[in-house]
Amino acid sequence: MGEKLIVAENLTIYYNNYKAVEDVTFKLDSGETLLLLGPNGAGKTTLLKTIAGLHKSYKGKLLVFGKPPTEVRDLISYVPQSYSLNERVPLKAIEVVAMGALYKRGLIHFNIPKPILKEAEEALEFVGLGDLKNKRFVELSGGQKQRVLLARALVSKPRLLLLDEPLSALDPSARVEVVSVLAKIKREMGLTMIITTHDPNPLTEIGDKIMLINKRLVAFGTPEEVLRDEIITQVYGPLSKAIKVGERMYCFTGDVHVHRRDRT
Ligand SMILES: Nc1ncnc2c1ncn2[C@@H]1O[C@H](COP(=O)(O)OP(=O)(O)OP(=O)(O)O)[C@@H](O)[C@H]1O
Repeated sequence: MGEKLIVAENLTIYYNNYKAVEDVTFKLDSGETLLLLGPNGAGKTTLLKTIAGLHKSYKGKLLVFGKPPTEVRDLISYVPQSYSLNERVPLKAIEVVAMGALYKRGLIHFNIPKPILKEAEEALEFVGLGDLKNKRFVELSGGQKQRVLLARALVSKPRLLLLDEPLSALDPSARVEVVSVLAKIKREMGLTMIITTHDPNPLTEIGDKIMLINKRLVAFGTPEEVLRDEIITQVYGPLSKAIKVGERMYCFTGDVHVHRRDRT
């Protein structure tokens, strides 16, 4: 692993005077996948948006590619929480993907230029949906929609991919489908990723590091270092449990998976 891609030191993030994330320090290497774990309201989305350069009210040090996040937005793709999957967009899958490239280049076209359509087609093929490029986005399954959104995030050729709860709205078979695309992104593109999740279990195969936050940093390290009873019980209570099966860690938190739709 090479350069430090993200450096955060004593990072505190605000909504007006309210501290949503407090005094967080960590570093992430280039090429690593970080699972950002914590209960409802822990500050996961807030931290992700701040790294994406979309939320600017913070104190402390935060460098992404050695610069403040707002200066490197072109290198970052951010996929918001999955309730956006339900938007009634009247677009074909390929148009949804092409929008990712157009948006990043500050272009809004009704006739999408051919080179961009080609890039969008390649991205759709990468996520295994080349055959469905002309299908309407709203008609796709949950797993297919999430894969289209991944293709859209990839089409601008980012060096950092930030995914907010990419599995939360999906049934178990769709989760498997999306995790296998995430594993392919890691394997074939070597992209650095941060993935927020309530439930790390489907993702521990691709997570190099886990950060557990509850407003403050509770733990940061490899899955084996973080998914330990004495750590997770601090956040999820005495009934939570970490278990190792083969080479993989699993974590049972008893956390209620509330999918909140009441905020932006
Ligand atoms: N736009 C906002 N204005 C004010 N407070 C906010 C805003 N967004 C989030 N918060 C507050 O900041 C805290 C952290 O919220 P955040 O959404 O980052 O948590 P989260 O870990 O992503 O939660 P969840 O798992 O429920 O999505 C919460 O107390 C939340 O109420």
